[in-house]
Amino acid sequence: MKKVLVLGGAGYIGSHAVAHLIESGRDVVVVDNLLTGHIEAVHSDATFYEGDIRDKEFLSHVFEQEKIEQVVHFAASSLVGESVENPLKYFNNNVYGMLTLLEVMHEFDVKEIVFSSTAATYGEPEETPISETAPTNPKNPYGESKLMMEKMMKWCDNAYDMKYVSLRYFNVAGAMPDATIGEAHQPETHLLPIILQVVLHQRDKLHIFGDDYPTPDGTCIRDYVHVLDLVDAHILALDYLEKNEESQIINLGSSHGFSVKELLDEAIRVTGQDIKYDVSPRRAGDPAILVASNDKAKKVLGWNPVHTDIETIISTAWKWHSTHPNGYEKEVR
Ligand SMILES: NC(=O)c1ccc[n+]([C@@H]2O[C@H](COP(=O)([O-])OP(=O)(O)OC[C@H]3O[C@@H](n4cnc5c(N)ncnc54)[C@H](O)[C@@H]3O)[C@@H](O)[C@H]2O)c1
Ligand SMILES: O=c1ccn([C@@H]2O[C@H](COP(=O)(O)OP(=O)(O)O[C@H]3O[C@H](CO)[C@@H](O)[C@H](O)[C@H]3O)[C@@H](O)[C@H]2O)c(=O)[nH]1
Repeated sequence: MKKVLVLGGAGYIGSHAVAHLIESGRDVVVVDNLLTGHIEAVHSDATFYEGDIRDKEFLSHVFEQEKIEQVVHFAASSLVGESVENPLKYFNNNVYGMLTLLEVMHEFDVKEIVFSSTAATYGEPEETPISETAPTNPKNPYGESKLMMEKMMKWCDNAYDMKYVSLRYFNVAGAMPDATIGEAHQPETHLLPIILQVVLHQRDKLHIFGDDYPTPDGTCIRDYVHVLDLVDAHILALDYLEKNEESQIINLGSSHGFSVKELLDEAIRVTGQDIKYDVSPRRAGDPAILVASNDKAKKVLGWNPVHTDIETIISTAWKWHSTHPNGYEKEVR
C-alpha cells in the first residue's frame, strides 16, 4: 500500500479518515494548520506536520521528507453561510490551497488524489435524487470554490496524467462509536451538533432557518451520511486509483432525505429530551433539497454504507457530545 498524505487530518472528517487509514495498515502523514482542527484528534501513529497547505516551501518539504505517494485532501474552509459573507476567504484558502497542492504534486510526480468535494457544487437541483451528471450551478461561493478545485484537477489530469477521485459529500454527521473522536467546531454551525448543544443547555434553542421552502413541512431537506461510511469510501477510492486509469466524480450520501424538523424529532426521540426551537429567517445560500443518488459509489467503488439509519447517526453524535461537551478542550472548573 502506498504512503498517504492527509491534508486537514486534524479536522472532523479528516481525523476519522486518518484513524481508518491507519487501521487499514497504511503509513499516514498528516498536514494541518489547526485553524479548525485539533491535534488531540490526530491518531498517535500518524506523522504530524503543523503548517498551511498554501505555504509551498513547507508543503514541498513534507513531500520531500516523507516520499508521499497518494494524497487525500480535506483541508478547506467549508461553511456555506460564511462563504456568502466572505467569498474571498474561500477562494484564497480553497482555490489557492489547491493550486499550491497541485503544483507540489506535479513537482514531486505524485499522481493520485482523493478530494473532498460537496453537494454544494450542484446548487438548487433540477431532479432528486441528484446524480453526478446533474448540472452544477453553485448557490454559494463555497460550492463554487469546490467546483473550481474539481476543474483544476481535471485539467491537471489532462496535461500531466494526474488521477483523481472527487467525492461529493452530502451532510456528514455522527462520530466514532466509542466516542474517542467526533465533531468539534468553534463556533458550531452544523445542524445536528447545534441540536445536541441545546440538549446540553449550551444554547437556549435551535433556530430553524426558514419554514417556507417548497418541502412537505417547509424546512430544508438534507441527506445525512455517517462519517464512518464516508471515510470507508476514501479507502476504496485510494484502492481504485491504484488499479484504474480513469478519474471520477462520485456522490457520497445515504440517498434518504430528512427535513430540519424531522431531524429535530429524531433527536428528541434518541436523547429522550425536549428540544426548544423557533423559526428564523432563511439562511442565504441554502438550497431547499439536497439528496444524493449513491448508485455510482456502489457501482464504481463497491461502497457499502452500513451506518445508514438516522438513529445510529444521531446516537453516535450524541455519545460524543454528551461525553465531550467542550469538544477537545479540557473541562474548565
Ligand atoms: N462536514 C460536512 O458535512 C462536509 C460536507 C461536504 C464536504 N465537506 C468537506 O470535507 C472537508 C472536511 O470537512 P470537516 O467538516 O472535517 O471540516 P473541518 O474544518 O473540521 O476540517 C478541515 C481541516 O482542514 C484544516 N485546514 C483548513 N485549511 C487549511 C490550510 N490552508 N492548511 C492546512 N490545514 C487547513 C483545518 O484546520 C481542519 O483541521 C472539507 O474540505 C469540506 O469542504 C464537509
Ligand atoms: O442552526 C441551524 C443550522 C442549520 N440549519 C439548517 O439545517 C440544514 C443543514 O445545515 P448545515 O448543517 O449547516 O449543513 P449545510 O449547510 O447543508 O452544509 C453541509 O453540507 C454540505 C453538503 O450538503 C457541505 O458541502 C457543507 O460543507 C456542510 O457544512 C440547512 O437547511 C440549514 O439551513 C438550521 O435550520 N439551523
